Amino acid sequence: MIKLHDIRYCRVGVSNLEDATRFATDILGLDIARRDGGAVYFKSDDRDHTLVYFEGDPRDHVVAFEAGSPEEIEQAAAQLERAGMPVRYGSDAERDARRVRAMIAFREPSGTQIELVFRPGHSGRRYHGRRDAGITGFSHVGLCTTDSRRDEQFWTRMCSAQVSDWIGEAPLLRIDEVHHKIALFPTTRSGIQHINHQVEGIDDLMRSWYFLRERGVRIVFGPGRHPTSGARFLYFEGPDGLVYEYSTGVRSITAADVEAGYRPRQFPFDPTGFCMWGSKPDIPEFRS
Ligand SMILES: CC(C)c1ccc(C(=O)O)c(O)c1O
Ligand SMILES: [Fe+2]
Repeated sequence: MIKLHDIRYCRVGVSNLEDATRFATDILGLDIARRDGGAVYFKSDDRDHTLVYFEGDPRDHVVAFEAGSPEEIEQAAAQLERAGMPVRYGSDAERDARRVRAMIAFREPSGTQIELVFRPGHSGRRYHGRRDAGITGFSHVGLCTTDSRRDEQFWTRMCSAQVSDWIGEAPLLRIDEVHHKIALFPTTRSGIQHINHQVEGIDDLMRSWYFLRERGVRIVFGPGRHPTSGARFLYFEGPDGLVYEYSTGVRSITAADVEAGYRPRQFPFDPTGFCMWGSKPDIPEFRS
């Protein structure tokens, strides 16, 4: 079993690094941690960085999870190899760039590159965005799946994720007490579908809704409230069509909740399963 601790960072190829960097700082509200080797590293909380843009193929996406020890990384590599999934150990240059002590890379069954890292860097500098979006931290990813049952099995049987809820066939998966850190998103490609940052409150969401609309940013869903996590949300489009989500108030599922009888719930794959306020997603895959 591969024990997944929190997500540490996403790496995302962009077709125009300067335009994408302006989006990340002036629109999304992230802080630049550094520029290094043709990439820009962004902070959104006390992690060294949580998002990296590199000039390259916009379909090239990586999600990195933290492992508990170098031994856990080696055991994970052996387990993946046994399952026929090729694994690559990170080079010195890759580990330096990511500010991690050990790392492996592999592809999950739908094809997105996953990195498992040990001792990722923490920052001694407080995050403050150039724009006050109210961000409290990076939280989860929507990950594309070409076969949600197969991928649910990968994340829950080979890795330590647990299903918190389903919307249609798509599971929302937790790796700690937060309702989900991975939302599987049924589609025909691999990669990240959306990147979620938590914001402090509903006022931040609504301020961003006006802010983004005034600047012509395409809102693709919300403002609304997910019946699954209970979070209020807003989704909008970023560079190369990648979707970004702000949300606030995501519920926790604790060991005590599970002991008290929490079971994953089945929600319909229609607008009522996605939003309890009546907002409808302008996202082709969610049209039922
Ligand atoms: C629309 C997607 C897949 C989705 C659904 C539910 C939640 C939630 O309960 O918070 C999300 O964060 C999502 O991104
Ligand atoms: Fe989400």
